[in-house]
Amino acid sequence: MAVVCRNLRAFAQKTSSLRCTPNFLRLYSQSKPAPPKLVTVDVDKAGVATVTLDRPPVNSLNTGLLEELGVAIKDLEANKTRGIILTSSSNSVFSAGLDILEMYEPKKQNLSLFWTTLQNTWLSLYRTSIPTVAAINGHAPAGGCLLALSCEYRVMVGPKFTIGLNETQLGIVAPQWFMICMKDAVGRRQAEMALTAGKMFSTQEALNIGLIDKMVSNKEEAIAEAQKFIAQFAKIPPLARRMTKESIRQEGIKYMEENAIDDLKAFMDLVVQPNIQKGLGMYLEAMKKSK
Ligand SMILES: CC/C=C\CC/C=C/CC(=O)SCCNC(=O)CCNC(=O)[C@H](O)C(C)(C)COP(=O)(O)OP(=O)(O)OC[C@H]1O[C@@H](n2cnc3c(N)ncnc32)[C@H](O)[C@@H]1OP(=O)(O)O
Repeated sequence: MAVVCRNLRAFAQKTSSLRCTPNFLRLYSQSKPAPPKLVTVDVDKAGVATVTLDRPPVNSLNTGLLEELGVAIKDLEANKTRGIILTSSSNSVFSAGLDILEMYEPKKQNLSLFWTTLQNTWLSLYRTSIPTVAAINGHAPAGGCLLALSCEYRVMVGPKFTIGLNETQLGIVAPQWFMICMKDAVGRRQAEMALTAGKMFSTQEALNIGLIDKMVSNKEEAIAEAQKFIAQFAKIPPLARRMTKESIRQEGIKYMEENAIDDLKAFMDLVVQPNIQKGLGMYLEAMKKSK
């Protein structure tokens, strides 16, 4: 604010009739257009919310998007929404995972905020009492796969898209809580094979190992299947459902509650390693060249 005020004062001095008064500041802030929303929420008549990731071109998860997603989940909880369907505004990418630009040549403070926001938003999604479904209408590598794994049910548009935790292919290690999510879905053996190889699965392969629950041919079908999954809970007493979900997800919830600070420190220490920075830089370069 001090910098804005200093700049405005300089501007006001140049234009003689303007002064950096509260009224002037109010007018200035009102004239600035609101930044575009990165997550949109649409609640249907049945009380089911479609939460759409909307950060073109690939919904890479930066601090802003993660923050908005976290707030959306909290708001939906407060409004007693009947279900959450998580999807993407893109026709080909559900989410490209963590925004590599948040991790490449970062400022320490920004990096810490980025990871803490990811931890908090993940925990909100993973443990919410609201039934959650990922309608995966495009590629879902790494953090994109994590978001889908955090939901209770996964419907994916196929056959041409891919999903998986590909971190080892980038020379990085998926944090323990990413691994817990993968184990939750496919079991320890399949998770070990998938994670060590950093395998990206075709939709059919993902269906075969239980990484997704259903394959459909377009987004509309994915949403319809998600609605069907959520509708079944109308007959289940909500308290019993909530306690069961909380209990069955105890390993991941407890892990984050007890290890958030250590996990942040491990991430911060790892990311700034010169070899990791070099790898991330090369990966960004390779993505540009592959166009
Ligand atoms: C050191 C860290 C330690 C621990 C953390 C561990 C956790 C990591 C989890 C992660 O999520 S890491 C991120 C992993 N993500 C990926 O490997 C996905 C990379 N992206 C892709 O494979 C493809 O982009 C796509 C299949 C998702 C989509 O392909 P396509 O539609 O052909 O788009 P482009 O590849 O042309 O990309 C368009 C544009 O977006 C940029 N971009 C893509 N992904 C990311 C990303 N994750 N972060 C930042 N930017 C990304 C890409 O460079 C292009 O940018 P331009 O400026 O060239 O337009």
